[in-house]
Amino acid sequence: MNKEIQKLCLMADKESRLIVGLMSGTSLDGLDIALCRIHGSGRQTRLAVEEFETLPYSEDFKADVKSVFSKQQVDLQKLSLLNVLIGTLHADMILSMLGKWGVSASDIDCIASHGQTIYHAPRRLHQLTGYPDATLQIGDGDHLAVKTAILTLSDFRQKHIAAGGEGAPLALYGDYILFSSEEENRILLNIGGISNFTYLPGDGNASRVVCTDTGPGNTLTDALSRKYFNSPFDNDGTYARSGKVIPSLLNAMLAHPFFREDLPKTTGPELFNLNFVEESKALAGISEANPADVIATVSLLTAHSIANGIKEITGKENLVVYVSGGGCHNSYIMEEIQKCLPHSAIKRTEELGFNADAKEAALFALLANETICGSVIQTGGGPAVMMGKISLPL
Ligand SMILES: Nc1ncnc2c1ncn2[C@@H]1O[C@H](COP(=O)(O)OP(=O)(O)OP(=O)(O)O)[C@@H](O)[C@H]1O
Ligand SMILES: CC(=O)N[C@H]1[C@@H]2OC[C@@H](O2)[C@@H](O)[C@@H]1O[C@H](C)C(=O)O
Repeated sequence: MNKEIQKLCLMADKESRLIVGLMSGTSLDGLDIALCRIHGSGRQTRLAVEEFETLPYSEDFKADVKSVFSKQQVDLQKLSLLNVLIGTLHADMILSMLGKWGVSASDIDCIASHGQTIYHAPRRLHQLTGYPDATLQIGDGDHLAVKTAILTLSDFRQKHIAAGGEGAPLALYGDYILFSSEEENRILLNIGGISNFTYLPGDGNASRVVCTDTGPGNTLTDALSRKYFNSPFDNDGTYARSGKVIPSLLNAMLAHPFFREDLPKTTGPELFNLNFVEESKALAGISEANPADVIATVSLLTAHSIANGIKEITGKENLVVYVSGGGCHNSYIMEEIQKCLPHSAIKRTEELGFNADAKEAALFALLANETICGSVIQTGGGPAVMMGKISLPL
């Protein structure tokens, strides 16, 4: 028998597994690396993040990825090169973090790699008759496995689509397993480049669980901060706070058909980008606008679209909203969400004992653990599937 397959079988029987979860999100800020100790599987899973770090990408690397990211026309050679380059870069980043943490590669059971989303094309976006929902993540798992000598699971989203989903949000599975509660109705909200939430009803009825994207997180404020202030993001919402919301622009943005489509739904920077802002300005009859005012307005779009999505699913229920992702460091957006949801408590996932920045990387470690253990989670929120392709180191 292939020794690596044997190892995989033994891994499934272990009391606990040490898994490196990786997430490189739509913000392209860097690679999130979470070293997770996972006991059990399914509803019995216990996950502890033992180490976590975001390793920033170089400006050259970001520019390279941006040349093919969320664009309909790209240089195919560049795309092919990046598929390998991202795999080997992520492998190097893991090896350097393991060195820093004093953990040997041989102690790691497996790597769970999301890769880099290059294009997300649900039918609602491409609207091409006869074509399916589609999504593309690159940074092939074979390069991670060979370079690190660690068995690797990767490319989680294709199975979700094969089973009838849109390839996202996969947060559903981790949120349901780790954070379901019989004491309160919970929303697990992640504000990354794009925002998404999972609704976990306190009555424990899995068929009522919902997981959906809501629209932009920080992707528009990041793009505007870069364009007008040469800054990678709006630190703590400082630019937004210095501006004045433009109501006609906010209404024009909220009038986009995406916000009227039924939940659950998914989206990406393919829709929410600077063109979207310019088109919305034109619709509102605005030719010139103060950059800080535009940032204040798109920050409110983030808050309103999140709150509208939550209200659509939960009606008048009492809720506790636990926020993760980089957007929880933007107090302007956090305060605006609270204003829209005055009867809900808005907290960070730290109050559940979970590092808000590490949640998505840990999610992929959990998904790999589920696949290895053969556990299939049934909820009303998405297909019941085991995800991830297996790359052997040899
Ligand atoms: N101090 C801060 N103040 C305001 N915003 C911040 C701060 N720190 C991080 N952010 C925001 O968080 C973003 C990164 O968030 P995160 O890493 O969760 O996104 P991502 O995982 O790339 O996106 P997605 O989840 O959509 O794939 C940054 O681009 C920035 O907009
Ligand atoms: C296609 C893709 O990469 N989608 C991301 C993106 O970033 C946030 C939101 O849009 C979410 O749906 C998803 O990531 C998280 C990890 C998810 O699948 O839950």
